[in-house]
Amino acid sequence: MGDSSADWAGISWTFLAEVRRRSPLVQCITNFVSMDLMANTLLAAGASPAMLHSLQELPDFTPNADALCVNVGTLTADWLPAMKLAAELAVRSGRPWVLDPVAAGASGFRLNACRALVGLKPTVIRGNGSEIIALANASVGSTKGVDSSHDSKDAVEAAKSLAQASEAIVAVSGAVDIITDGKRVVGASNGVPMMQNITATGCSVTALISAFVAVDPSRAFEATASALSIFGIAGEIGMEMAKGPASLRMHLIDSLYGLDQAAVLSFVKISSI
Ligand SMILES: Nc1ncnc2c1ncn2[C@@H]1O[C@H](COP(=O)(O)OP(=O)(O)O)[C@@H](O)[C@H]1O
Ligand SMILES: Cc1ncsc1CCOP(=O)(O)O
Ligand SMILES: [Mg+2]
Repeated sequence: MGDSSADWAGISWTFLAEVRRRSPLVQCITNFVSMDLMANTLLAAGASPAMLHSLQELPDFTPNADALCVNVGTLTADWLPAMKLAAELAVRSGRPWVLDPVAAGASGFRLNACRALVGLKPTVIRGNGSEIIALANASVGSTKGVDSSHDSKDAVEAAKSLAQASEAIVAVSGAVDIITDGKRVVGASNGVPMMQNITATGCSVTALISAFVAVDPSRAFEATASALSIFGIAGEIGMEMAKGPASLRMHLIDSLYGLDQAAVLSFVKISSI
């Protein structure tokens, strides 16, 4: 169970304020679809994104990044060695790293790659319901490509068992975002359904989790729940001005950039499950 007495609103604001104050450097090895929105999400939150994935420069660069985000969205065999080396370098340097197992159940190749990455000790794994179920059960199928065919609440047990097996914090996004360390489970219910109609919102919230974990790796559970809630709040405020997915994309980024303490303290919706 989660800690029902936690001051989640205060915790979430502290993480956002720390990201703005320290501007952590977040290395992203990500898919071609998400690079732009992910970098702009990190900048709007006050972090410093770098989309570097060349195997040759990882030994110089990765140990100096404050966090690493690895996303397998447009995976091919030639990208995998860089993802693995970057994860190893992050762990060796005591830096947190976060895995987004996009479409983990879409093929055996992708599932095996994701399982190998899980073995390299990610600090956090964030996926949608179908991705977390596929990873936890090591099963191909029951997915709709990069989109989920499961409600996040269908994946609570899968998330707990994946967290226990991997020793990572596991987050399942959806109408209610589920966050677990294998024992505690909390739900973050911010956000609007139209966020699903913008490609790379999932990838971008995973990058935001990386920035939040960067400023306090010892509180990865709290950082993950806070990042999901804050991104959802930016979506809620953005939706008040949006006419559809394209303008929501713009207003979400503007709202994340402009979020103030009063809005965070009144909008955060995180509670025990
Ligand atoms: N039905 C919903 N209501 C509110 N927010 C949602 C809903 N579905 C997804 N979100 C939010 O959209 C973002 C992307 O989540 P999701 O679509 O599950 O990821 P992915 O794009 O990886 O499948 C997350 O911040 C999540 O909280
Ligand atoms: C459409 C698409 N195809 C391969 S990666 C990708 C982006 C997926 O982004 P998200 O998981 O955030 O929806
Ligand atoms: Mg995704």
